[in-house]
This record gives sequence, structure tokens and C-alpha cells, in this order.
Amino acid sequence: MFYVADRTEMQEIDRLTIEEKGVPGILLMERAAITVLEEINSRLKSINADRKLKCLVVVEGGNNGGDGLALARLLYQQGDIVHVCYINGISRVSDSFSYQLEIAKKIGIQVTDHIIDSDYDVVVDGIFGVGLKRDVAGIWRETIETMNGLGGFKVAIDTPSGVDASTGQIMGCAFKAGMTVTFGLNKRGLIFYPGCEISGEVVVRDIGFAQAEVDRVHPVAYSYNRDDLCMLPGRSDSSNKGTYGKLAVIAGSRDMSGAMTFAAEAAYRMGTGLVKIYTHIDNKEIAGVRIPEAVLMCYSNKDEAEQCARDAMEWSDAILIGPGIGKGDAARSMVEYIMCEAVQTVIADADALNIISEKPDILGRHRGPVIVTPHIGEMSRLTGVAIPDIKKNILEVCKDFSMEYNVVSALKDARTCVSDGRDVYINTSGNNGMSTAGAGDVLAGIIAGLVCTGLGAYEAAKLGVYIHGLAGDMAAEHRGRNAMIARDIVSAISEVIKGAEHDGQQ
Ligand SMILES: NC(=O)C1=CN([C@@H]2O[C@H](COP(=O)(O)OP(=O)(O)OC[C@H]3O[C@@H](n4cnc5c(N)ncnc54)[C@H](O)[C@@H]3O)[C@@H](O)[C@H]2O)[C@@H](O)CC1
Ligand SMILES: Nc1ncnc2c1ncn2[C@@H]1O[C@H](COP(=O)(O)OP(=O)(O)O)[C@@H](O)[C@H]1O
Ligand SMILES: [K+]
Repeated sequence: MFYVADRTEMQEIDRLTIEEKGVPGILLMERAAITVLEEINSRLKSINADRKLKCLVVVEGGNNGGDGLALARLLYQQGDIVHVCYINGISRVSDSFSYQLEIAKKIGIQVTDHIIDSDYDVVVDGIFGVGLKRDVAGIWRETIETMNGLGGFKVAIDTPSGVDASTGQIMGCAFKAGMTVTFGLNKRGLIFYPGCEISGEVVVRDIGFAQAEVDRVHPVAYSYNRDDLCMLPGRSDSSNKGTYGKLAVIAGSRDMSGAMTFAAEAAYRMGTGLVKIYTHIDNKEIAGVRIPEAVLMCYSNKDEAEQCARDAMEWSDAILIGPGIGKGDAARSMVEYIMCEAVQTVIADADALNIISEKPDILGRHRGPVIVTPHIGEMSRLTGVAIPDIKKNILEVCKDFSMEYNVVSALKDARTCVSDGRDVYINTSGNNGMSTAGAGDVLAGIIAGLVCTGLGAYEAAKLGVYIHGLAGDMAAEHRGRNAMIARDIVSAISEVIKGAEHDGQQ
């Protein structure tokens, strides 16, 4: 698990480290510059350590610029050719910056107020870091556009200038980096789109922030890496299928059969003991062929659908409802009944969410834990918030919705967020090949499987989203992003789980 900070959290960690722990800002700055130097050298001087680099370092008068000047000095002192462009447009210059500027000038680094056109090997952006407050315009915009037009290896210090460190939104225009070396913690703006696309490779380096200060600030957001697969529930040698839960999958309708099979198979692949599919009678044969491991109960009218819902409630340990059920009377009455009566964990997806969005009070009446897995369009219907506004504030929308209804929400997008209303998990696994029909049904099945095998609702949703992305990455490796389909993601689940078992994470 690693924390992901926003602007104010990072500034507070800075402040506590400097003011309360007494670590001088200038010391942090030196460490920051050393880490960037190391990252540049490891990429451009690994084959020939004597290679002389021609470097442009562009700075403004804040502490990001101070980092830039310290880096310029280190590059210069190791024998590289360095030109510094100090834009000199902001009214309040930081003390550390002035200090660094004086040293840079004294040791003979050339500092001008404009970019000297040349063939640079390295172009460094030390204009704005987490201090960016408003849209980039005027002289700053012109400078960034000129930098973007230059060749060479583009390096951003802490954040690319113009990227909002909290949201990843572009503030007017932004420096397009090949690498961003960011300090202490990763930043939300370097993970969310479009910020992550122009940050290039993101390297997170420690520069001496005290862990105690990070814990004190306790950033709201965090993400997982492979070590977190250790949360996967283990299996006991003395187990039987009852040990790993009974999952009711209420899915599929007359014209929709794929969703139920994707979800049911994904749940089985996650280790669920028994899956029972409740679906329209028209799907009976397909289910028998496509997922023979599942038990089946079918309905052909609303009364029988209600009977199915009652059976699901009595029989199961967890209920997944929604994929492909449509919005007919049978579906509506099953959704209303399950959402209001179930005491076991309910995973509500797809059409269940569309039905809920027409009658949102249903969601407020739940008795057991509820996980909702809307994509942005479904969340827009649930909240009435326009899609572009959700996209800009996906983390807050996810957190607020979870808080309002006391549910766990997995708000699906290229960077899915999962929240219980208190903190937020940001997912970084997965790829654009997953923008394919049925990928969401697979996710719902994975999460339901994790609930059945023993995880709490929130952990199941977070780990499920992470594993879904890993399986998507594996599917892309086998099939390619264009050709992969939902079934490939299901098939890849076993590889992810097997890999974790092999690494001793399960
Ligand atoms: N606090 C510290 O001593 C440390 C700071 N560090 C660096 O300092 C950065 C933060 O420094 P600062 O808080 O000084 O801020 P920045 O250096 O990021 O920004 C400089 C100033 O630019 C102005 N500004 C913001 N948006 C603007 C816009 N759109 N157009 C024109 N001017 C604008 C603001 O007044 C802001 O304070 C970090 O990202 C990191 O690189 C690191 O060196 C670690 C230690
Ligand atoms: N570009 C992408 N990068 C990472 N994950 C993606 C991307 N596009 C889609 N996904 C993931 O694929 C899934 C798609 O779900 P959804 O939109 O519900 O599809 P469907 O309704 O067809 O099943 C979500 O989990 C989403 O996060
Ligand atoms: K920068």
C-alpha cells in the first residue's frame, strides 16, 4: 500500500517536517536535487559515465525553482553544460530560491530570463510544483510551450508545471515530461488522467520527510502494489466447498446472457465454493453450456422472479445483482426486494444501479453491507451530476456518495476509485484494452468472489478492483489491447492468483 497525496496534504507534510521537526527546507531541497540528478544520470550516463550533457533548467522563484537551481549546480559541478532560464515573473520569491540563485551565479552558471535555443540533451522543468494555484497563462504559458517544442529528455521536478497536483487536470497548459521525479509521496495529479499521461515515467523518491509526519497528516488516498495481494484469503487443507461461500448471482435477461456467465465464472475463479445463477428461463441452456459448474434457478415471469429473489436471500452468503437483468418488472421487483431485505453483503452492478437511480431511496434502506460498482455514466444517473463534472472530481464524488448512503462504492473509470466514505483507494492496475463489453461484469464477479472467500466488503472491493486490473494487464499481454475481450480477463484471473500463490502472498 502506498499513500497518494494531494496538494494540501503534501504542503502540510513539508511544513511539519520543516517547522516542527526542524529539518531545514534547504536540506530537503538538496536531497530533492540529488535524487533528480541520480535519475537523470542513471538514464543518460549509464553506458558512458563521461558523457557531457547539455542541460536547460527552467525555473520560477518558488521552492520548485529552488530545487531546479540546486539541480543545475549539481549538473554543472559534475561537468555538464548548464543553462538556467529564470522566468522571474512571480512577485514573491522564496528565501531558499534566492539563496540557491546566489550560489548558482557565484559558481558561474549562466542565468538568463529567456530560453536560449539549442540542442539540449536534458530539459528540466522547475517552474511550478505543488504550489501551482491557477491557470498557467502569459509568460509562463509561452515558456512551457517553447520547452515542449524542444528536443531532449524532458524532466519535471516534483510535478510537471501546469498539472494540478490534486486532480490531474491541466491548468491551461502543461509541460510534457518524459520523467517526473516526485518527492516523498506520489501525488493524485500524477495518477489521474490527463495528468498521468503527460508526467511520463513517475519516480517517487524519499527526500527525508519524517514518516511520523506522513502518518500525522494521514493522506486520504492510497493505492496498492503487488505486495497487497497478501490480503487474498488463504485456503485450508481441511476445507470443503461450504468453507468458501455460497454466491447468488442474479443476472441476465431475455436478450442478455453473457453478463451472468462472466460474473459467475469470475467468482468461481476467485475461489468461491458454490455459485447459483438466477436468470430468465431463456438463458437456461446457455448457462448449462457456458458455466456448468453453476447451479441454476430460472424465472419466466415477475412472480417467479420474486421467488428467485427470496431463494437467493435464504440460500446465499452474498448476492451479486444486476449484470444484464434489464429494467423490466421482474428485474425491478428483485432489485427492490434484495436491496431492502438482504442482510448478507450485496454487490449491486449495472441494471440494478439503473433501477436504483430511478428510486434512490432504495439504497438508503439496506440492512447489510452494500457494494455498488457504477461506471461514470451510472454514477451520473445515480447522483444527477454531469459526467464531465464526475470525471474531474472522481475521488470526491466516490467518497461523498459512499458517505451519503453508507455503502462501499467502486466508481469505475480508467483510474477506478473505491471508497467507504472515509478514505479512498485509487487503482493503478489495468489498461485501455479493458474498455470492452463485459469487463464490468467480470469485476463484479471478482469482488463477489472475494466477499464469499472471506474479505469484508471494503477490502473485497479494493482488492477486487486491483486484481481485475492485473488480470486485464495479463490479458493484454496475451492478446493485445485491441483484441482482448472480457473472457480473456476472466481467463487471466487464474494466472494472477497463481502468481500470488507462487510468491507466497496467499
Ligand atoms: N517547502 C520546502 O522547502 C520544499 C519544497 N520543495 C519543492 O517546492 C515545491 C513547492 O514550492 P512552492 O510552495 O514555493 O511553490 P511552487 O514553486 O510550486 O510555485 C511557486 C509560486 O508560483 C506562484 N504560482 C502558482 N501558480 C501560478 C500560475 N499559474 N501562474 C503564475 N504563478 C503561479 C505561486 O505564488 C507559488 O507559490 C514542491 O513542489 C517541491 O518541488 C522541495 O524542495 C522540498 C522542500
Ligand atoms: N482505459 C482503461 N484503463 C483501465 N481500466 C479500464 C479502462 N477502461 C475500462 N476499464 C475498466 O474496465 C471495466 C469496464 O466496466 P464497465 O464500463 O462496467 O463495462 P461493461 O458494462 O461493458 O461490463 C471497469 O472496471 C473499468 O475500470
Ligand atoms: K515542475
